[in-house]
Amino acid sequence: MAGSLRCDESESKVSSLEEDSRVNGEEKEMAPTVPTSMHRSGSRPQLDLSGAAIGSNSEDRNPTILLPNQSDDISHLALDIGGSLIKLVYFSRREEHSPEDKRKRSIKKKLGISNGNRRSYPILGGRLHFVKFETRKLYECLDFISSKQLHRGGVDSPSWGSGRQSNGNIIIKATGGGAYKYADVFKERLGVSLDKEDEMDCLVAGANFLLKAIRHEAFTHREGHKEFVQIDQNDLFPYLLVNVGSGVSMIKVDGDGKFQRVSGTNVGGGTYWGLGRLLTKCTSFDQLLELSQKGDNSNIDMLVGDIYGGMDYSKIGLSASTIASSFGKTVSESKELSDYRPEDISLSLLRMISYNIGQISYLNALRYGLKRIFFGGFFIRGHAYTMDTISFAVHFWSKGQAQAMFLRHEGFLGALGAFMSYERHGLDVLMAHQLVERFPMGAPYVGGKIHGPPLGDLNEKISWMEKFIQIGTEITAPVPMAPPGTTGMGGFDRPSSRGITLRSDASAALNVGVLHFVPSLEVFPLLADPNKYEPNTIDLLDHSEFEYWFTVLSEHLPDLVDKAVASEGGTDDAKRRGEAFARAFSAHLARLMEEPAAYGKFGLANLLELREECLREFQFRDAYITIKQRENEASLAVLPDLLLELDGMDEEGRLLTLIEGVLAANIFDWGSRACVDLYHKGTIIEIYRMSRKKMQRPWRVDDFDLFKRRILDCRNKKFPPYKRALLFVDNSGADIVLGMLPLARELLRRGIEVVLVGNSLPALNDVTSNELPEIVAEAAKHCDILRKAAEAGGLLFDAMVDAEDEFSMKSTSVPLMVVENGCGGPCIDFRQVSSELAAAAKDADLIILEGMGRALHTNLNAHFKCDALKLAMVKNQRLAEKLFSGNIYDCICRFEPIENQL
Ligand SMILES: CC(C)(COP(=O)(O)O)[C@@H](O)C(=O)NCCC(=O)O
Ligand SMILES: [Mn+2]
Repeated sequence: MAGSLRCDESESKVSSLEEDSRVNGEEKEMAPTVPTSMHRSGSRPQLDLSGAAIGSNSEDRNPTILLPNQSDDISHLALDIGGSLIKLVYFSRREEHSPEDKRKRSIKKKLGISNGNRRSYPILGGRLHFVKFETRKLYECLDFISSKQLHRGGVDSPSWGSGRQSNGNIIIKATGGGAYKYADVFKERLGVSLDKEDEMDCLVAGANFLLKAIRHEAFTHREGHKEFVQIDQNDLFPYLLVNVGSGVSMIKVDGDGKFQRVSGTNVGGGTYWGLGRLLTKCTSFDQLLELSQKGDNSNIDMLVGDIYGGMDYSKIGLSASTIASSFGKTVSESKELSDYRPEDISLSLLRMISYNIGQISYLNALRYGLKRIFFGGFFIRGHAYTMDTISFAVHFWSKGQAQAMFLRHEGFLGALGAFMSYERHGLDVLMAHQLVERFPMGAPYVGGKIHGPPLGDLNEKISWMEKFIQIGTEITAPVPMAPPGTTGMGGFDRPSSRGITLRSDASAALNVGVLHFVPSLEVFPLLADPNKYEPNTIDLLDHSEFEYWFTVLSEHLPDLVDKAVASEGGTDDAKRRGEAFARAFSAHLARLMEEPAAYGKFGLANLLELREECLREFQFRDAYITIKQRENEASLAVLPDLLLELDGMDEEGRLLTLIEGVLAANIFDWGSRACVDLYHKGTIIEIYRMSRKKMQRPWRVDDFDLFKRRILDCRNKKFPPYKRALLFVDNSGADIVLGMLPLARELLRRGIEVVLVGNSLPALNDVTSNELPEIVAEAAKHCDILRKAAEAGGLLFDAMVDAEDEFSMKSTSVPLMVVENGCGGPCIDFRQVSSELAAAAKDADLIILEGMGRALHTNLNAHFKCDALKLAMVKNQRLAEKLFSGNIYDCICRFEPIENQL
């Protein structure tokens, strides 16, 4: 009979594919390479594990794993060698050997998807890494390049235009003064020639790439608050790019490769640093900036109020606190330099220079009619207060008409531009929806000591993390960073506007992750307006929200680790990985708590997916696998009874029972604290029955009658029957078997094609697209409708071998299909879905979104080009109150016919 859901049941052992290792795993750097997926998915990066073998000494606790079919990364490198920092951008690509399984092949055939469109992307898929070194540590940088063989990348790939010249020389694209200064060192140490690219060309190419390809790359910064801005890439040009280095360049950018330096000023970062050093005796730029945090410029600057006896000069709109004259007070008093506080001097100087830059920039924008001004350069480099000051100036001078904007990858503009100058890499044609940013844990590099060679595998990564714990240092994510001069084991400085410690340059750059290029991702074609679409319902930038979810996820962590460790057989190695995962994920949470915008625009969906990615990073392939299997079995055992019961009902009663069934079975959610507590109280079937019994209508949102009419009264012209429904299924067990599959069966019975859309990768107890065919096949044993549809849809493996081709010849309509959604978390962002889902969507006229993750946390407010039914049980009290003024276990049945959506 039914399997019990009690947590204390021992988990059955799941065979562990390998111990603790990863061939192309981790490294000590700002943004390390981490193959985040070990599962076959057409949409996410993956490892080819076929033929995996334990290498060397099998007694070894952490033996090396050999992956003979996993080809090495092919890397391509570009550099920006500045006076204080060397910026590296390198691309790593892994050839995909994963054979397509039967389901994928048959789906592709049926949906008419070919691989042809991918050929236009020479890069295929891979990752872009961003790494920085201090220029004075050039040799560490060279060691890093050498140990990762980054300089050899072009050799295997002549199509990139990099690699060897005809005389056999290896060349690397580089920009910045150091490309000239250190050319000989590169030649001598690495045997490579630096191919110098013009700095300004690179700057513009880098900015154009970022603004076009990365969603929410730009942000405004006012009074310590970051706000990400979505720029329409069709409306990007012209814009003003202000590069604040030692001096300042103002560049009007009209398109790719089309730009003109229209102005500049000699009063820039060098002025601040130079004058500041003379006046304050500071020994570093960062120290000078740090001083300004504690300064009061009214001791130095002459303010309007000083002239007008504390009053505003309101006639011309100047408040008493406006600076009338920078350093103006120092002339009227008989004081020496030593009588002024260095903190005040630094702040006055910073304001003087930032305001001046802001003013000239705004005037130039005005002169050329430019709507947007982006600021970058070493003077900015993520310093909150500097950004605030420039923003203030632009706002002030434009009377609120213009806004200063900054770029998340700002420090890497030059290096990215140099990278873009390689020919035929294909990056320039990639779109925002094909990029996924990941934040794996890494190790200190810039500003810290390098402890041995770059981390080679997961074992090294975990050892490194354990070392942190030993010395009692908190791990910070994604890349722990040390303030210069320490041991390299330090934490982040606090990000702040004024008042708290300033972030060092190195830590400011940590806001960038690794960019994964996934050419097969697409925008969901049924989104009503992709530009207006915002997946997340809850804004985590609201600090009280983040605090709440921080607590929820932190409290869930011990249980998750238990499940994850058990899923890998509970071995010592699994326990060690489990601990490392918990540390890493806690570090992410802490990092985001400190700075909610640290990873860019980050909603609850991202946070929940980050948790799954973090599990994968520590090689937990499917933490809930045992639970999922057990619940599937228990549910399949009672399915025949349910189907019999349904078949005895009239149309109307059946439809209601089916929807009730979906809502009731959505209670099986291992991500909800309240639900997990419930599972101690009974077996899966007992809980399912209890949940069904409690289904009192009207539900909290109850559009059932509307949906019923649309389904049952479809014989008239106004509402022709649906042709194809996409069912975004949620959890394993009762949820899919007793909830969504019977609903699918009803639609099939009505002649509607059904596409079951499952996750590409595991997330909590969600059912994946890989698992669905087997579940359908089991269910089909008890039901003719499902069996016929599944056979025709090629889902019954035994029947499929021959039927597949036969069927595709005879019919263009496929009654039942399974496609993957392209996601690896419990929510769905419709801006990035798998190509097979996008293809299946083209003929769909009904979408059914099921579960809290897909229908409430995300997409509750999403509009589609077709009818949409959103079904979920709210399994969190706070969410129920916030979204529906309701209570935990309330049910949502929201039907949004297209005529109401457009
Ligand atoms: C992770 C989830 C969105 C999964 O819900 P589902 O989509 O399976 O209905 C949900 O379990 C959740 O929001 N959990 C955290 C909140 C809590 O524990 O109450
Ligand atoms: Mn779920």
